[in-house]
Formats: sequence, C-alpha cells, structure tokens
Amino acid sequence: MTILSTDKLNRVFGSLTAVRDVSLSVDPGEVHALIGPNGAGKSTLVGMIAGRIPPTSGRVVFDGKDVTSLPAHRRMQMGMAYTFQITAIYARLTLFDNLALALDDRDPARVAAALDRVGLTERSDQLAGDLSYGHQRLLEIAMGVAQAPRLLILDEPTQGLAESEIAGFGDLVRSLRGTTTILLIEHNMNVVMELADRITVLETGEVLATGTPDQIRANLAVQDAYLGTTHA
Ligand SMILES: Nc1ncnc2c1ncn2[C@@H]1O[C@H](COP(=O)(O)OP(=O)(O)OP(=O)(O)O)[C@@H](O)[C@H]1O
Repeated sequence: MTILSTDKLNRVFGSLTAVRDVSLSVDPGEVHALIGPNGAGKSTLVGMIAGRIPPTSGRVVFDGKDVTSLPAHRRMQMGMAYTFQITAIYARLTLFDNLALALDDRDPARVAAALDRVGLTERSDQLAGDLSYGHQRLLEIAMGVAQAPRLLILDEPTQGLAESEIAGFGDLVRSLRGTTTILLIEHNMNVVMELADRITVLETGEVLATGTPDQIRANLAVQDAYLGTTHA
C-alpha cells in the first residue's frame, strides 16, 4: 500500500529535463528521504508532488486519487503539508499567533504542546521575525506538524540549524514515525542515514536508486555519483 506515488513524472524547462520519468512510491508512516547532488531535480519533483509546479507529463497519486491537475491548496485540504526553503511564517506575529493560525485554534494548551515539540515554548510571546533563522525553520516545521498532515514534506529542514537543534529535529521526526508519513529532502547525510526508513537517490533528474539506508550506503552507483566514497 502506498500513500503517495508518482508515475513517470517529467518536467522540462526549455532544453533541460529537470525531472525524467520519476516513479516513486511512499508507504504510509515511513520517513522517505530524497537525496541527490545540487541540481538533481529534488525541488522540482517535490514542487510537482505538492502542486506548485505543473508536470510536463506523468501522474501524481495521493491517497488513491490522481491529483496531477489539482492545485496546491486542494492537495493541502487532502492532507499534504510542506515546508520550503523560504520560510512561510508571519514575521510580525508572535510564535503563539503563528501556531494558532496553523492550528486554527487559540487553545493555549494546544499551542503550547505544538511549540514544545520543537523546543520553542519559552519563546511563545516573541515576534517570529525576531527569531534566529534556525528557530524560524523550527517554527515552520511546528506549524506543518500542527496541521496533523497525512504527508509532511520537509525541504531541507536542518539547513541553518545548530547541532543541538538538529538533534531536537531528529527527536521530532522520530516522534512522528509511524503516524505521519514524511518526505524529507535533506543534504545532511548523517540526518538522512539516521532518520530515513527508505531513501530515493536522484541524479540529473532520474532515480539512481531506492532502498534502505544500508542498501543505499552499499550501492556502488550511488557511491560513485554522490556519496563520494571510494571502493575497490
Ligand atoms: N524554473 C526553472 N527554470 C529553468 N530551470 C530550472 C527551473 N527550476 C529548476 N531548474 C533547473 O532544473 C534543474 C533541477 O533543479 P532543482 O532545483 O529541482 O534541483 P535540486 O536537486 O532541488 O537542487 P538543490 O539541491 O540545489 O536545491 C537544475 O538544473 C535547475 O537549474
């Protein structure tokens, strides 16, 4: 059973095929990482999954329905949530108000619980715009999680986070494992190897390999193309 699948998804920009014939499937409850070198097509693929970028051809199926032609907000109504590299928080509102908006509920206990998941409870009354970049990323993740999505897409969530914050992020993902399906685009290989149930490797727009962290580590093509390790 899959909650999300893509079927021969393609996206062409002029003479460049950014994503070529990508078919992948994500199982309910798994943490599925998407990795690959810069320019491999990760953001373009996720943009098509989320409904921000129209595919040139191919299909996206979410929760058993073909959503290829549905706009992003309809996919969100169906249970997709995503955080992107550009933060989508309200800088002039407090953390409390940001979370209350995401939850559509001002119940202090619920807001506090949502902030607690990312360790920001004590900053509840601060303006979001006054937070460090790393804390803004955590707030954005908390807002995504608060919506209790069926599929949470995290685009480079640890970018700009300090080591201690990365550890907290790892705890958060582990606490969601099994209940929330997560598609994780991430450059930090330690984070990927530690958190992912399965990994899909993209290279120049194509799927190079899919497998468990151990399988991906042992895959010679992946080692050559991406992991930078040498083998005999
Ligand atoms: N709107 C666009 N117009 C033209 N080319 C684009 C557009 N968006 C992406 N590309 C190109 O498509 C290719 C894939 O880009 P994409 O951003 O999807 O890769 P990525 O794997 O997410 O990279 P990164 O890890 O650097 O974010 C790149 O060569 C990029 O220059």
